[in-house]
Amino acid sequence: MTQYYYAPASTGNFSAGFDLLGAAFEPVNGQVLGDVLAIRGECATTKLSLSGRYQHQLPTDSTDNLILHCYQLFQQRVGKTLPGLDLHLFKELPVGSGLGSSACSIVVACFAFNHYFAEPLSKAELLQLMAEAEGGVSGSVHYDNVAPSYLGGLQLMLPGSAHLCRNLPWFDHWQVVLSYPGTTLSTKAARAAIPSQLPLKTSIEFAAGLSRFVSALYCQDEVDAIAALHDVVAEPARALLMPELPALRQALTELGVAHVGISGAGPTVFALCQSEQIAAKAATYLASHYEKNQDAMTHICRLASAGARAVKDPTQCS
Ligand SMILES: Nc1ncnc2c1ncn2[C@@H]1O[C@H](COP(=O)(O)OP(=O)(O)OP(=O)(O)O)[C@@H](O)[C@H]1O
Ligand SMILES: N[C@@H](CCO)C(=O)O
Repeated sequence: MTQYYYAPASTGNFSAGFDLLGAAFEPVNGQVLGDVLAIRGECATTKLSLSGRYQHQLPTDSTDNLILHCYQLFQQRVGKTLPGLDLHLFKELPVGSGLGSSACSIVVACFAFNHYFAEPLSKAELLQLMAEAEGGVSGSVHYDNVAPSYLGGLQLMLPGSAHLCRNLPWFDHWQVVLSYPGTTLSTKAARAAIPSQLPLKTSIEFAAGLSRFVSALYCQDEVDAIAALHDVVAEPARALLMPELPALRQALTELGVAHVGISGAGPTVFALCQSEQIAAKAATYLASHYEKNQDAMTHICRLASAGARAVKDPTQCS
């Protein structure tokens, strides 16, 4: 019997936490915004077929697909040669979008293999495997897409701690509009734009902003949490890659949006809204001013508190 697995889209950085904060999101209208992997059964040689809105953005040769790469990594990590699998990927996240597309495929694949083979890897081992696979694509290991896509929620990375990451509090009424213009930005290229060293002043501003945001979440101080959302690391360095951001921010702020930031490495932007009404206005604005082609999309989302999981049907994941 076919088994289906799903992992949600994610927004890395969430402005205040370059490489250290990431959130999983799902559309409030129940649409699927993430990848679904089907394991259709076992066969002599592992094979992968593709469908989904964004399958045309994937490498045409499926041996270059991260799903198959992850199966090799998974077998190496468990130390066994496993049976061939008949796999099908429903690719519903655009590639190079800032929505954690490669991370989403990596997460759904690693989660599915571990579940299918009766969990030979622990949660922490699986998360490390996912991060290493993501590092192979983006040029350096960062957990801020794989952790939320795997575990759900808003995750704070804890480098050096055995915990790896922790789920943070959130504000239940917050909605986030994600708008992808339909154009691509390579994560590797967007990471190359970030300076390798930060001045002391910027380092202190970064630490202050992230600490202020996290403490405001724990105290449920909404005003302070929103005020802390400043990206002092990635946004200044990526300004040339995201030239429309200042005008979008101004217009959306006038509509009542609490904060506008770059989702991951861009070009998707996220608009943090304190009510459904403002989110609806922001989505209408972004759909007409930021979408550029047929691949573009804009979704009103809530935090996806659950991450990767087995699902009954590839069209019903929320
Ligand atoms: N299943 C897959 N999903 C996404 N990308 C894949 C997949 N298989 C192979 N790739 C390749 O991995 C690379 C992903 O590039 P990149 O890291 O820039 O995108 P991304 O992870 O989608 O970005 P973002 O995290 O900003 O959404 C592309 O070269 C793409 O062709
Ligand atoms: N933290 C990563 C996320 C990539 O989606 C970056 O900004 O490069």
